[in-house]
Amino acid sequence: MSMFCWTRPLQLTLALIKPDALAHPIIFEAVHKKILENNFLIVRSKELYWGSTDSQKFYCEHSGRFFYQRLVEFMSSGPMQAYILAHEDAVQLWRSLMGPTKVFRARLMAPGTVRGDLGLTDTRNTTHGSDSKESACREIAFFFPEFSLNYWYQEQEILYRTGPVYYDEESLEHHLVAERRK
Ligand SMILES: Nc1nc2c(ncn2[C@@H]2O[C@H](COP(=O)(O)OP(=O)(O)OP(=O)(O)O)[C@@H](O)[C@H]2O)c(=O)[nH]1
Ligand SMILES: Nc1ncnc2c1ncn2[C@@H]1O[C@H](COP(=O)(O)OP(=O)(O)O)[C@@H](O)[C@H]1O
Ligand SMILES: [Mg+2]
Repeated sequence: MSMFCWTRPLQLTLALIKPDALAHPIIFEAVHKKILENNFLIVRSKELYWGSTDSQKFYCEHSGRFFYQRLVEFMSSGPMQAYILAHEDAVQLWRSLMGPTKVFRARLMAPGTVRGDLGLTDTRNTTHGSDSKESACREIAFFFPEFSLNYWYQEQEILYRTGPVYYDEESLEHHLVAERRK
């Protein structure tokens, strides 16, 4: 059972472990461990595959950029792990743990970050994280259409914040002790 001492309301963000990492279980485990070590609560976790249409839709803001085609192909090249993560500063903390977008810069300027340590190239940079609260709402709905943000913030946030919660190795998620299947 995990006890956290949160002093402020929890914020949600959408995180991905990209196909380059899932192709190597050791890398996937290293990133997943980093999420747990930094006291994120894993509210949802699932493995999924994208088709190129999903990729194009999600990254439409980058269409026309020189790397767009390789990004679309890469992101639909294999399984990914998608998470809804909760923390007091979920968006900003996950962004800082990931490091700069471009791996070559991350290696030089941000060793110890996920992308600096584990990224392969600027496109194959191991992880994604929402870049704002607004992006997090949009991206959570994209990956978890059944998840109700309003319901979670109104009814569940206080329960996850005050706990107790436990980490379920099978689902790779944190659950409320009170809701543990009898
Ligand atoms: N501005 C600009 N940068 C480019 C272009 N092509 C590649 N780069 C950058 O040059 C670096 C290496 O690019 P590439 O060698 O094409 O990428 P890669 O190493 O094959 O890896 P991927 O990005 O996964 O394809 C990366 O930082 C890219 O962002 C381009 O046409 N314009
Ligand atoms: N200069 C680049 N060269 C190659 N791939 C890039 C480049 N810039 C961005 N990408 C790819 O597009 C994804 C989305 O870009 P962006 O939203 O700017 O970064 P971030 O993922 O850090 O929010 C990046 O994670 C990376 O996979
Ligand atoms: Mg982005």
